Amino acid sequence: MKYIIGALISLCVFLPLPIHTSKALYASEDNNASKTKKPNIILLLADDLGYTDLGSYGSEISTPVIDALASKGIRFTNYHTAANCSPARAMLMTGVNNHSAGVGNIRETRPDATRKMPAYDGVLSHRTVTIATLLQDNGYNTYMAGKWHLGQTPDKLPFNRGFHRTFSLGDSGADNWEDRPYIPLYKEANWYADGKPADLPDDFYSSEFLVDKLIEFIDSDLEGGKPFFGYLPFQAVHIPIQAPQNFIDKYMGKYDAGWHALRQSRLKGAIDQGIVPANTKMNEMSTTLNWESLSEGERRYEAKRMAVYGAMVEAMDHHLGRLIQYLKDRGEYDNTIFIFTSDNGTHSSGRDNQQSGLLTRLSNRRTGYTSEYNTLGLQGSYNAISLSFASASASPLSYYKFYTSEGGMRVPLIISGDLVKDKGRISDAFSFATDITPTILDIVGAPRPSDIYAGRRIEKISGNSLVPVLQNKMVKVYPEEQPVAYELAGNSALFMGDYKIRHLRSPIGNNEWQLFNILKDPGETEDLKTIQPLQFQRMLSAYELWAKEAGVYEVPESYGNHIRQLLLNTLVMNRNSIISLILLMLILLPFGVYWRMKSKD
Ligand SMILES: O=[N+]([O-])c1ccc(OS(=O)(=O)O)cc1
Repeated sequence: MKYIIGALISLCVFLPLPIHTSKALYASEDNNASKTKKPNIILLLADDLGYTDLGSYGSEISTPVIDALASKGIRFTNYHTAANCSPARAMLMTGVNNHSAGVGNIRETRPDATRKMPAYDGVLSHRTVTIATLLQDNGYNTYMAGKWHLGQTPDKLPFNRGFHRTFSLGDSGADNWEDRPYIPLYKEANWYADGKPADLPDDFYSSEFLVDKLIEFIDSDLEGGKPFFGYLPFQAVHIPIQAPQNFIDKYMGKYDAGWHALRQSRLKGAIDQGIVPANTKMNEMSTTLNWESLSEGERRYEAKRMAVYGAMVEAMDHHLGRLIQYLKDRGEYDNTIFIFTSDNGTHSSGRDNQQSGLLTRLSNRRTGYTSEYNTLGLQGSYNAISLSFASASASPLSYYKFYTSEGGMRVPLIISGDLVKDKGRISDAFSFATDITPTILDIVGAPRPSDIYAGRRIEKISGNSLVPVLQNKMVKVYPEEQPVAYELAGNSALFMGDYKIRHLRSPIGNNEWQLFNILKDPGETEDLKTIQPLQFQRMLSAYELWAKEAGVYEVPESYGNHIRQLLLNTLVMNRNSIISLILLMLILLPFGVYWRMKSKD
């Protein structure tokens, strides 16, 4: 009897308590309804933004809005992502490693032999569940405006992957001024509004329009009283690099001293900001040309291409400022957590001396773009920065996008808002793109999904929550021994503790594995492979095990590089190109026959 009375008393005491398996960090101690509302989450994603392209990471580019987020939050200096676009987006959206999420490479550059492999589908697998779906199921309104690039069949569009309202781009990129494709691979720019093909307005400029759209979505539903998740993947600073004239004017003359000078000033800026150690060394980049060897006209041209790049970053920051002001005006700012990052390192397909580049001229002939100096960055102009300036944008890191050197994989990450303790802090904890989804779940107090979600078997989230670091309760996100591996088209990396092994294919790398202490040596200048052979072997074994489990495809020598593969895939995927090729062969045939006959005579 006494046990029954005891059990009844316990029930009376404990029943009124809410049962939290994972308590929302924002649930307030008192019963004030407005304070118990879960926080809004805004995930801001720049495209191809380099490690030191923000003022708060050492840049000369003016980014006061993002820097203000940093001063009210935390800057991660050792955050890594995929070296390429959709693999990074797959990890960000799901917390699952990109191979397990079906995006071992982007669809546009995957080798032919991988087309039927589940790890290389190139679109987001239904074996994953997105953070948007998880938030929707936890009482959030979910909105997205920007580049998706994770699939374009109806079931793969963001509208059917957890977002209530969307304005999304299906392709790898698009023009920033009008409704047109940016490379011959695409017949048109594939924009969708709430899952249906959509047109762009006449006064379109990408950063301005996408911010307006997100504001429109948030504004439409605020009365619903639900918290919201807003995903804003900008087109800035993806190719074609384009910006309004008034922003370009501010950067004219800023890059006249060339890429060597910029690389040095970014290193100094990063050291001054506390982003990298004071004794950080830099590599000589094998793809960086001697600035002095350029003619005056070439230098003038390269400097302007980079000026447009700076302008495009600042324009993004400016329009982001309008979103922040809107949230302040609506009284939502204080209850919003902002996450700002980039999908991968600086883009690197722009060739030096582009003005006279045959490929650019051929491509421009197909697309109707011009790359004239006077109109660079404006409507109708195709612009990209050179490999040499790309290295400077990632400075003091090595190389850029597509490569598993730090310049391809290490980018800014800022998390800002009320829950960050000791604001303005910098963390050098290693962190990875798969950490963003579990961090958001942790912030809102939602559990991680189990291996079956909505009746489907799903891949396990592999990332860790950054919340203990945000709260200044822990300094590391990963235990010393936990490996994090990555591969893209034969360029690979594995991180463990303060160390990284990387494999870079030639001609950028030497086709061999190397070992670096990336905490002390972010520039990857000293290969420790022979000095610490045990550490190296341990990491290499961990990589080999992971690669087997993840279904990594070993690319053959013939893969060449992503640009060659993009051209090949353009020919395969674009029927018009094939017809053009056949026509060209038919035209050349009589000349060939004539030449053969003549050489026989
Ligand atoms: O030059 N390429 O090979 C290339 C250019 C852009 C691009 O877009 S991405 O953002 O999807 O990586 C992909 C490949």
